[in-house]
Amino acid sequence: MTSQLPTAPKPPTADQIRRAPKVLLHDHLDGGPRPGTLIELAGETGYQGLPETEADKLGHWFREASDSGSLERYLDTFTHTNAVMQTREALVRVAAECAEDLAEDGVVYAEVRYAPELHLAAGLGLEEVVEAVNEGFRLGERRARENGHRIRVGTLLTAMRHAARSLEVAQLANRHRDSGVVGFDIAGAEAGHPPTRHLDAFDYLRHENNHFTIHAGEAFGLPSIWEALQRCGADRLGHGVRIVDDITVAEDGTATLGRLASYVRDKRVPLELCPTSNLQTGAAASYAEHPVDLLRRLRFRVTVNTDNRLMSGTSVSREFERLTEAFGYTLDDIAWFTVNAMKSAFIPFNERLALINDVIKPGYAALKSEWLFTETAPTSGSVSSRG
Ligand SMILES: O=c1[nH]cnc2c1ncn2[C@H]1C[C@H](O)[C@@H](CO)O1
Ligand SMILES: [Zn+2]
Repeated sequence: MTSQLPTAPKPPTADQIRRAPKVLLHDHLDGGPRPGTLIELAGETGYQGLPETEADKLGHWFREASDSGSLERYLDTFTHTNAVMQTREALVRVAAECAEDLAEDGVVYAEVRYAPELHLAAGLGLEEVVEAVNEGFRLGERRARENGHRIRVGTLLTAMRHAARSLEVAQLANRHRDSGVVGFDIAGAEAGHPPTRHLDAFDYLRHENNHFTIHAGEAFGLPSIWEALQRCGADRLGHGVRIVDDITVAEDGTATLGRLASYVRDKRVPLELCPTSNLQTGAAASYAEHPVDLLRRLRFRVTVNTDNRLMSGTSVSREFERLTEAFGYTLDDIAWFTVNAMKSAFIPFNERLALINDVIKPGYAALKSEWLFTETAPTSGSVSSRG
């Protein structure tokens, strides 16, 4: 009887990556509308400011305009998406399409964030904004199901760090915690806007046993991460990529962690990494140089996210494709990132566990066993293992 040695797991194809169940924790609703939808909504609402009037060109414009290497200029592009997301109908539509697009990309669980305070310009109140977005997500989940996809979407309410509505938004998130809002976040330009300005919001949420993440360690380094964790009590770090500033790698590959990096790893603080977004805002120079792989090898609680699908022309699958090209990741690696993300979600523990055991693990097992059933599968007498 012949017996082959186990072969190295193969890199997954783009199609396998898309069909693999994935979890997304960091995605902005106003960073992901379809370009065609923006054009139609601009027509309906009379917004004249869109820089292009054809969908392909508009998508391209967003990617180019977001490539400047500066977070501040990157954030300027949101003026256009938020300009047309001011009515109930527009919010329902954008949220529904978001759920459908994520489901089509193989995402089974997502936490999508948005800042209610940015959607009040045409007269909606904060409550109405949340109700419209919730309605849109429920509609999108239903449509996805009709198309054979299963997805569950929770939202995070974001407060803008340069503004002064964080306590109000935190209270809003708490009121809606049993109707689709699973947590809170602060976003916006990091430099000059420390999260400690919003301590009352974080204290309130901790008092209520609620959950929050903070954009930190993206444009600004370790002090921002330290504040988010030790002064504010964040459950997760939005980006957090600059934690590598506290890690030294010697020539022989030995890594030494400083106190903060050790704390982040020891406490299993989830890092919501967003590789393409980091390339655009200057936090990393290329995929191959992105800290995601060092952090993965050091077994930080790393997750892979999109941040803004429109500005980055990306999807969760595309992020994994780029990382697979750069680091040779296998389906086992993608499953590891996915389980990390599911463990770090803000929904109850029993639901996270059920998604891991009943959806994610069986999904990867099914993908990994597909080679057994192809026409060219080896017959008896050879033993091989594939990824
Ligand atoms: O990566 C980001 N860093 C900081 N702020 C961001 C990022 N992506 C989006 N935002 C801002 C712009 C949006 O209007 C706001 C709410 O989604 O959050
Ligand atoms: Zn973000």
